[in-house]
Amino acid sequence: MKKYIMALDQGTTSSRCILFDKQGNIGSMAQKEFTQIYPKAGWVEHDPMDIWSSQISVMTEAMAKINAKAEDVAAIGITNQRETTIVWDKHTGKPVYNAIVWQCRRTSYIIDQLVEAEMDAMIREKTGLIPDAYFSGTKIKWILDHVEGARERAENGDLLFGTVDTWLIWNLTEGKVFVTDYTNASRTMLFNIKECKWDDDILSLLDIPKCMLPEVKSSSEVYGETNIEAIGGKIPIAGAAGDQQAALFGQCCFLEGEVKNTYGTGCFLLMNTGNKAVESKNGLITTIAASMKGSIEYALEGSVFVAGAAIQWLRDELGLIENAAMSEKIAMEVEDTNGAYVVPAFTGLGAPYWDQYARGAIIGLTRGVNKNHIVRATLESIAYQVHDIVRAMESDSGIDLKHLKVDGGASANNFIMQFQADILDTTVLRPRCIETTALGAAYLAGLAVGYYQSKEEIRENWHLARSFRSNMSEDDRYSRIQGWQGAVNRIRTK
Ligand SMILES: Nc1ncnc2c1ncn2[C@@H]1O[C@H](COP(=O)(O)OP(=O)(O)O)[C@@H](O)[C@H]1O
Ligand SMILES: O=P(O)(O)OC[C@H](O)CO
Repeated sequence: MKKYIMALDQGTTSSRCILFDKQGNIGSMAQKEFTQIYPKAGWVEHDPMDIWSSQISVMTEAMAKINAKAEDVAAIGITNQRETTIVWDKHTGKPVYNAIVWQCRRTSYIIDQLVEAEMDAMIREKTGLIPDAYFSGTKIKWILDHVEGARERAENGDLLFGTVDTWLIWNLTEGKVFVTDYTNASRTMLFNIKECKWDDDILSLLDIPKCMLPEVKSSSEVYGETNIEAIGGKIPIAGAAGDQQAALFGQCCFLEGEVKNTYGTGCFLLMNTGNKAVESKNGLITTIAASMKGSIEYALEGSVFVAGAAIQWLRDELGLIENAAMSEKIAMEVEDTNGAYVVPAFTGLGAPYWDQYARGAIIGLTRGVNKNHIVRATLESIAYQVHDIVRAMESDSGIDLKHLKVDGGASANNFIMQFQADILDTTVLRPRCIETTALGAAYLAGLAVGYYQSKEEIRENWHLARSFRSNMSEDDRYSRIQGWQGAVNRIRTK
């Protein structure tokens, strides 16, 4: 038995590599932040070469830390920020434009045109998504429309499109393997989630040549093997899933009705709905969950665009904190927010509002509001946004959520977790390993190569570290939520 499974977790703000042992313990980890590019208000880009080089460097660093060799690693699982769109030349491997990041709003006008042409219902029906600039489809169209010669080269078969999983696999195999998995495909707004194929009608509506799209595979199978010198040998690449679906798997939410919420750059609540593609009546989206070969599973998802990113805003733009962890102590120095609410709709509002043009606000300011209140209101805003999607999820599923399994960078914040439990009147369960996204990718790869035999075996690895129980009166909860909803209504444009 090999010692480790490797997870490559390519997130919005950093690239990570974790080597897990069979029990899901972290044997070694390396992480590297990379540059966020904001060319204009509401636009967000990454340099695809930065994504690739940071991922390779953490891979070699994590191995070197424990002196692991390629032969110690049973397989690699890949997980990634979803929707982020990369188009590159298949002959040179050079991107034709920066990666357009999921948060980027530049294609809102294309969505408006689709809605005006009354195409939104058809897109929703086929893809499970509420048409929005968030998804990859309009981002690809934008690149083909704006980069000189790109459309012609794409039509000639010279350009390839990939989400970050595809880009990494293509580079790890030196251009030999061009694939994505069902979870990532389901975030493009080009994939028919019921028929499980690229949808010709939507491709022609957006004028995207099919020849630039990758082959779609399950989330747990061997796609190929690494072909790069840096890691000193070949390792099978045996799993891939978008980060939120990977986290659902890593939290062992294998059964219908099981739910997790991840607090990263954004917040993403997913409920496993088994083999049923449930359509939401409350502003959630239907997506494909990490699925084994031959069986497609689905999930309902509530996507909040700005969560941990608001804490980075407190640090980088307002200078109110030196680091994210400090926000916990500062928030607890005051008893409440003194009536202030922060609505961090920096890139519009996601679920359940889907308002592309809404922008953030601080509401309820009086002379006594100080910086601690603003920090606290920013942390509370994360829990309020999650509250809104939990209520939508409960209403869609008919399930009353008594527990919420959490993970992701900002789930380390005890203030947010306690406030979350209070505002939801639900018990929040934080596992020992909050690197659940990476763990999910490791499990998917491990199942494909026989490192793990079954999901039941994997479930044994889930351990509770701390639970947070509600400690707020019903009246208090009610009035705070009313205040939040008033603040959200002030910034909505529709
Ligand atoms: N102790 C903390 N309190 C609050 N937020 C935190 C804390 N630690 C990290 N974060 C936030 O978590 C986010 C990073 O989490 P991570 O799961 O790595 O996200 P991603 O995969 O989106 O890059 C950052 O936005 C950061 O501000
Ligand atoms: O990088 P994260 O963890 O914020 O996740 C981003 C999501 O996949 C976007 O849909």
